[in-house]
Amino acid sequence: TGSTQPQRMLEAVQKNATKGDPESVFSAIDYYGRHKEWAMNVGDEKGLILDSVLTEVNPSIALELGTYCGYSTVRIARLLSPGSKLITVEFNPAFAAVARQIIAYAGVQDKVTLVEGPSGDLIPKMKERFGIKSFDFVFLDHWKDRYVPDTKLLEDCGLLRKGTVLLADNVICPGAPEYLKYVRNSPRYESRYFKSNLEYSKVEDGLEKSVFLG
Ligand SMILES: O=C(NCCc1nnc(-c2ccc3[nH]cnc3c2)[nH]1)c1cc(-c2ccc(F)cc2)cc(O)c1O
Ligand SMILES: [Mg+2]
Repeated sequence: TGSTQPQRMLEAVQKNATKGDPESVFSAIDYYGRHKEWAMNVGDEKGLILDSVLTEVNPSIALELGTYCGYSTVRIARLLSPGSKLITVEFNPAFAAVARQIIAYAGVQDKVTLVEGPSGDLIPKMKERFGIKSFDFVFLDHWKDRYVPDTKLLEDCGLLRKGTVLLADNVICPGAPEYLKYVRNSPRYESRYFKSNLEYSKVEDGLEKSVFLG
């Protein structure tokens, strides 16, 4: 059954993963994305880079732009220390509905706040709505043409601090050329490219890690 891909993905999780076990949840999604139906999750290969950057940063408050079905939400939340929080922004209500169920199935719902709506509207409200001073870590994985405007918005809203780490997915495929130019040419960022592959494929893609210098 499951008429949409996110619904079929949720079914695969409910069928193949163990409730409360985040690792089994994102592994079931990887199996599905690799062997059943390609899906735009950050995936297992780039996921290992995400894991290593997260472990290094150990954020108390993290932001994810682009929840989709919650694959990276679960991947990030499982590595957060007790008391740490992840806010994830999703534009598409159908994606958000599935993501909530996948996040709950993984048992990480207490660490995650999923907010629905356009990132451009939600970012300026983050301080007042969630009592946030600034983010320690931001994962950009939403519409690629929103990476630059939303990064500028995070700066202008004072949501970045000296040392905040931005990690951007898909900087090669589908590509975020303006974003690469922005962070690589700005004196306010120290940027590094982690070469990898597009999820479940041999096409090159990679993650750009950019540290905000204040
Ligand atoms: O479009 C992508 N991801 C974005 C989904 C999303 N999920 N939520 C949003 C959102 C969330 C708040 C927003 N606020 C304003 N726009 C918003 C958009 N956007 C994406 C696409 C590909 C891809 C590669 C090769 C292909 F041949 C086709 C596709 C690979 C990836 O890893 C991706 O992440
Ligand atoms: Mg992506």
